Amino acid sequence: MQRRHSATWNLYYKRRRVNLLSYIFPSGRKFDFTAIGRLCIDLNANEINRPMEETMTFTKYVGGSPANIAIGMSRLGHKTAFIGKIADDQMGRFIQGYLEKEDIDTSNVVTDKTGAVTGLAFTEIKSPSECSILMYRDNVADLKLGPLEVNEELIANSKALLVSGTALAASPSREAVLLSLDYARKHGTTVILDIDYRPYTWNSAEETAVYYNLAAEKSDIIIGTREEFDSMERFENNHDHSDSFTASKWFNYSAKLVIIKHGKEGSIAYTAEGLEQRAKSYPAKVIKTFGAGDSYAAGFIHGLMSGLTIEKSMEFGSAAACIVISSHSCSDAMPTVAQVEDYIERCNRGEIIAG
Ligand SMILES: Nc1ncnc2c1ncn2[C@@H]1O[C@H](COP(=O)(O)OP(=O)(O)O)[C@@H](O)[C@H]1O
Ligand SMILES: O=C(O)C[C@@H](O)[C@H](O)C(=O)COP(=O)(O)O
Repeated sequence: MQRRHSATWNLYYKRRRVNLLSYIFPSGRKFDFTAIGRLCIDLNANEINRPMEETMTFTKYVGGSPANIAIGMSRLGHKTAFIGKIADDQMGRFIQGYLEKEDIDTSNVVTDKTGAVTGLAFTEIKSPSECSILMYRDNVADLKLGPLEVNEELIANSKALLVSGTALAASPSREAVLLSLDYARKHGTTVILDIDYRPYTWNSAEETAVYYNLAAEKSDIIIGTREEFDSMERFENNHDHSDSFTASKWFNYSAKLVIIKHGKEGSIAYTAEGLEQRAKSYPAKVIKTFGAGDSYAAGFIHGLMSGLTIEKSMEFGSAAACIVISSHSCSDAMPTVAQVEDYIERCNRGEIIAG
């Protein structure tokens, strides 16, 4: 299979001729980061350490993995925009208002006119390590985003486009995402695929694997948990669930960087040039585990965009994840640079003990 790298990448590589220790994004763009995918509501259990059946009250937050990541990126100081669709109701307006308050450009956030509703995620916090999510995803507005509603100019004006894999689960959002990938490639915008596998909206394991593979082929950076990569490997023979096997496939396409997350065990990055980098997780006083992946992604991408090495970017992502899992919400708890740096320093001084 032939290797295809973007013009920006080839130029960078020719200039620097260094081991791939960092990643470069196109310069001179209005936006650092644009995300495409769902804008939803999280309803996080107030009474923690009990099952959903016994939970009586919840707190409302903006949610949806790509929304959380976009909020994280904006808090970390990046000029951020969002491409998505919201319901024409109070929840939709709450989401739009929150994004605007967080300084996220919503010019490509479209309001549905078909009576679709806002997706809800009720979270159950049985214990710090036993968390689950009950999703209400019937007739949701986010999956109604159509290809003609995606603004090519916004993608052309962004350094990076983050695609949430869940947006591939149904049409017309699936076509909107595939088109956004084509726009990104056309304009040399770095594509980051967060696999973000949520089984609820998919019809079958085969459908999931086919569409994830299609998107991953066009992505420069692919991020997912071991289990999420497993869901893409339905037609492969990776019986040992080998991370290096997983990563190596994507270097035959567009990928330069593949990150495989292993929860508390940390994460591992592979580069097209053969670098393998492991990152341990930091200690945390965990309230709930969801939100770890989204904050890790924001922290990691921030690191790359700030010129940190892959190793340092992973550390930054891991510390950002700790801050979010030690908090009640995901979006609202996304940290600033100062908060992450302070967390790393406190860990290094031994002031934070896991619990
Ligand atoms: N219990 C934990 N303690 C400390 N860090 C954690 C914990 N769980 C996750 N993390 C951090 O968050 C990152 C992403 O978490 P992970 O659970 O793999 O992703 P996701 O939330 O997408 O399933 C990990 O690589 C790790 O750095
Ligand atoms: O993605 C959703 O729709 C729900 C999220 O807002 C939720 O808080 C969550 O599950 C976070 O996901 P994670 O970071 O992959 O743990």
